Amino acid sequence: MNRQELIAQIRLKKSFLCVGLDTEWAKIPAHLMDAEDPVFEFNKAIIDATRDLCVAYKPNLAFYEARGPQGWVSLQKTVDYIGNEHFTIADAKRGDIGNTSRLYAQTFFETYSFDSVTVAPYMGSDSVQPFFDFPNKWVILLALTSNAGSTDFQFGLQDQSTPLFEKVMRQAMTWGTPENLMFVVGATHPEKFADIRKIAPDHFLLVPGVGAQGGDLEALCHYGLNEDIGLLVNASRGIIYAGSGLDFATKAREAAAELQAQMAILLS
Ligand SMILES: O=C(O)c1cc(=O)[nH]c(=O)n1[C@@H]1O[C@H](COP(=O)(O)O)[C@@H](O)[C@H]1O
Repeated sequence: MNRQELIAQIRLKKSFLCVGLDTEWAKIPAHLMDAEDPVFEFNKAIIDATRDLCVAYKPNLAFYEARGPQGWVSLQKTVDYIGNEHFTIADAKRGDIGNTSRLYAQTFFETYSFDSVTVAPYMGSDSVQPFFDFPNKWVILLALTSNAGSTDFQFGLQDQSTPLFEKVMRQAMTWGTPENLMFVVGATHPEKFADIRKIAPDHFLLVPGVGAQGGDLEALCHYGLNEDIGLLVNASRGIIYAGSGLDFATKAREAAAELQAQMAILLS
């Protein structure tokens, strides 16, 4: 999905919601456990319940890889089931020497047909470049993450005047464009969105951390929204585990609908 198509979907649905498919075996409702593939049955129900309310889905690879080959099968079925009308994010946080990154890119862009993959910038340009070599695909680069440890390195060490996340963003903007590069910025840093938008006024930002991690949608939108909306806000646990019983999909829909309704107001 390209930038114009993504923006069109957001305007059509009045939603910049990304549903995170962080499907944990231990949290799958008991009534699904007899299915041949409980992970896929769970994801399928969540996707059916939220399709019209969100524009993106983000399976986090950890939850699939942990289950070995069966996890990869569940992932493949999930991506196929999502289809082409939603933006898909492989949350894999990859990045390695060039020839290895090329195969990570091939894995997620060709073998699994994702639109985008999350990439760690730490190894520098030649570790990120191979992901840009795939036309019509996106790199989502970690910039300022949502976790408490983001203060360890990303704000810069004491002898550095420019925060590391800013250096990462400025450098990466020479590698990619707003058509193929997004940045991860955590919802837990709402005060940073004004600075972030000065650095990258046009790029889309993938914003995790709303819901379970306590980020506030309205606060981050205040500076985060741009003329093309420019935000994908992810919620995983807050949606997919809103309920745990027979009605888990209905509860997930209610949680997603609440966020979408707030987004519709913020877009109006
Ligand atoms: O790259 C990510 O998606 C990501 C970056 C970040 O800074 N913080 C963060 O929470 N994430 C991911 O976003 C999701 C957040 O999940 P919830 O806290 O359950 O909504 C998880 O899949 C995280 O791995």
